[in-house]
Amino acid sequence: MKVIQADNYEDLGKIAGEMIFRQMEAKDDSVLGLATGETPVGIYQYLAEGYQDRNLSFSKVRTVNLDEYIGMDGSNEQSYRYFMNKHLFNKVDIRKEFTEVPNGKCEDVEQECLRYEKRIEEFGGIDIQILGMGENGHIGFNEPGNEFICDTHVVQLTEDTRKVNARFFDSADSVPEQAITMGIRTILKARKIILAVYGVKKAEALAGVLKDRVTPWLPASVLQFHPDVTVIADAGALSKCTGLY
Ligand SMILES: N[C@@H]1[C@@H](O)[C@H](O)[C@@H](COP(=O)(O)O)O[C@@H]1O
Repeated sequence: MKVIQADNYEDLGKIAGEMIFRQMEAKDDSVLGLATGETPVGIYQYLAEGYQDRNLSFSKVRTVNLDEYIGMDGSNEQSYRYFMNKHLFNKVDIRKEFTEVPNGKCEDVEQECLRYEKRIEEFGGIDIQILGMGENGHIGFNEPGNEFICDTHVVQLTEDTRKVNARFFDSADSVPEQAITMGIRTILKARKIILAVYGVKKAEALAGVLKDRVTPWLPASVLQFHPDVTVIADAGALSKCTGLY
């Protein structure tokens, strides 16, 4: 894995944003894999503010998001669809029908998972996937456990994740208990991956990802098996990784 140290949050957004711009320059109908959470907001801001100056357009770009809470549709402010509209899709010239987020309000979640996998295939696979990482090492909503689940699936969120994500809700109890997430194989099929990690709270998990053996108990460690991963992280997140990169 290639590791780049960002000077600060803004710099992280810029480094990752530049990688996305390079991808769009190489292929105007790129398929971008997108993530939610606080870490990628700076990346989306960089993209939205800079794409026109670069003479780039999102009009042919297709996007697929990693995950969505079950029970939420796009009008719900805590949904990931709402998040994506607010932070990126409403600010660029993308065609909404080219943006995919799992439908958390679907009638049949199993069918939705199958539909999602098929849709990614129809798009021709993901060219570049942005990933954040939970404090427990989750990617998308692939939580620590005793196995890696391959394809898009329904997941029971851990209490830890619900507590951490409670900051976006009125209380921990209002955080949904389940989500739909791309699976580990879905993520690993992306041709390039950016793992964006910010803050000292993620230091322990990031050190594990860079130096320990691959284990489903630290889901992001599986990225060691991917041939083209760039980790972009600040000094806090890298504080336990001295000598590892
Ligand atoms: N499902 C998302 C993840 O995809 C994201 O990586 C994680 C970290 O978010 P943050 O960047 O806010 O720490 O949050 C959520 O749980």
